[in-house]
Amino acid sequence: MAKATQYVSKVADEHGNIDWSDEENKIWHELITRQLANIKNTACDEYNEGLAKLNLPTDRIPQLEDVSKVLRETTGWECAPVPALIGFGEFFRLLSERKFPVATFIRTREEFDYLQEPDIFHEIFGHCPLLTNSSFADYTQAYGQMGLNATKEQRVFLARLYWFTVEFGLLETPKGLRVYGGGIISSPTETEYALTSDKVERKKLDVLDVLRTPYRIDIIQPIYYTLTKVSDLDNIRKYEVEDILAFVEQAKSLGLHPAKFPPKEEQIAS
Ligand SMILES: C[C@H](O)[C@H](O)[C@H]1CNc2nc(N)[nH]c(=O)c2N1
Ligand SMILES: N[C@@H](Cc1ccccc1)C(=O)O
Ligand SMILES: [Fe+2]
Repeated sequence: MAKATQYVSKVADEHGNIDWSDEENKIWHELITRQLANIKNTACDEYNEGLAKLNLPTDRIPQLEDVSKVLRETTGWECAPVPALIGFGEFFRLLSERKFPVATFIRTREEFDYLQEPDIFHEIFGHCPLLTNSSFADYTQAYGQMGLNATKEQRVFLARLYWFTVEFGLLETPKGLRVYGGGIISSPTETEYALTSDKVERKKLDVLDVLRTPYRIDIIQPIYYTLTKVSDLDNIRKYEVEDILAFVEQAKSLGLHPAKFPPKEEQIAS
């Protein structure tokens, strides 16, 4: 079962519009103002190019249709409103149809710097800019198709591939470490931590290695995997589904790497 959310998500009207309160719009304003300053030299060039195309409002939460319009024009993606974390089945199906799940609630001030589940700021500010990048967009759809063809058990392994690329991926670029993972970009705390902390491990991405690396969704990450540029994702996308599932079987027989965090069962949406 997906982690029970403590938030009450908003329902979109027939045009997909959501009536956000002044307080919710104010939280968006403060979050985006803060993060726009933070990501200047931390988010990768590909992300910043996408952010410019989206031209997100800073005074209010954008309506999903405003974001979908740009996504459709650039890579054929669109935003799909969802209440919060959704189950694997719906998640993979949406991605395979180039529909990105956008949770329709925003974090409270108490969780301003980091929250344990994806809110609308995470989904739109964190992920949507890179959905205008063709490598990232094609990879994310191929990932959805992989998941549709996987068993429940294989999906648990596949979740790690998403986690260490789309959610928490880093780039070792000629200009230094940069972020492309939406889970880092939407968190003021983790943006700083992922690039500067000497307590984290940063390893070159190897698919089999990633599939064996357990993670928790409710903590700052102890390990990040790196590529050199977003188009490196093409190399993963080029695997056939059966190749990736063969990696999953290999990971299963080799066993998981020891967890780098205190014991708590992995919170994977079912
Ligand atoms: C596969 C991925 O790591 C994760 O488990 C899924 C599950 N459900 C989700 N649901 C939402 N709304 N957003 C997400 O990013 C995810 N991620
Ligand atoms: N931790 C992210 C939100 C997030 C939670 C869980 C999974 C992915 C992203 C933030 O604070 O913005
Ligand atoms: Fe996310």
